[in-house]
Amino acid sequence: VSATETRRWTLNDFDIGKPLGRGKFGHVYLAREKRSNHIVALKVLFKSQLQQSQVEHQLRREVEIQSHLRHPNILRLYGYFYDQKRVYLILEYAAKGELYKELQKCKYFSERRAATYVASLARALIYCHGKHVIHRDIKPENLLIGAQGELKIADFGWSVHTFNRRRTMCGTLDYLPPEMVESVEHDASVDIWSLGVLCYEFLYGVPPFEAKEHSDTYRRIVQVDLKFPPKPIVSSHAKDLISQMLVKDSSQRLQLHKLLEHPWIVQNAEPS
Ligand SMILES: COc1ccc(C(=O)Nc2ccccc2)cc1NC(=O)CCSc1ncnc(N)c1Br
Repeated sequence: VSATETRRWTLNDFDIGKPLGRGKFGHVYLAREKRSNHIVALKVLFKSQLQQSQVEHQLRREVEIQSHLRHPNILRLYGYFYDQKRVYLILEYAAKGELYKELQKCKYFSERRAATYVASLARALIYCHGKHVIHRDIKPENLLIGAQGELKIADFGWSVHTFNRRRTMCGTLDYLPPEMVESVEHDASVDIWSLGVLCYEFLYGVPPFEAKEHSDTYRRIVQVDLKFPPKPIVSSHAKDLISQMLVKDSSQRLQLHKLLEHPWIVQNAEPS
């Protein structure tokens, strides 16, 4: 039976292969479930580290959320098991690896590729919001590419989890919307903001509010200091869409289902 069956897994059920993700994901290995020959990604988390950063309950909640999510653009979490010192997550393997590496290699994407990615992420987010799950941590580092070139949201950050990681791991703040930077109430529209930041980065190769110092990034975000460089040349439809998503007042941001009807998406995204 495939890895999706809910049974008690142990390490002996898997042949472990090469390391996959970089350190930031924790240790992730290619693995094959012996009975089904199913290829998976096995993520190893140290209980000591989880305890240190008090994220055990978040991990449990995440596993719970994941077990109800099924979408082609959301990486599956098939199951988990643990031993004395470690927790193991059995994950879907994304055959074409990490999106951010692809973005670094290409510098920026074509409008067709960017629109196709943005449309698939919008559909995944619409699906999640329909299940009252918000806050997919959709920066490039958490996106993977499946065997058919499709995007997969690969990490289930949610506010505290994501925030801790950003604060403690001093990762990028670029993706935080004003309401999070100003730590006020936020809702599903945070995902629309982040998708707008992602769309900009797909087309220009850098996030819109990037700055040397965190304090400058903060300021640029809360002021929505959005500028479109002259190069690379980007269509006005694309700029229009981004401008409708990166709006300070979260109630005024373009709704996700409206995004799918935007001319730039309609004219550039590959049909799903
Ligand atoms: C559904 O995907 C996840 C779900 C949950 C968590 C997670 O750690 N949650 C978590 C950990 C600690 C505390 C609270 C939550 C992580 C992932 N995903 C990942 O870590 C991605 C691993 S890298 C990779 N994976 C597949 N194919 C590849 N080619 C690569 Br490279």
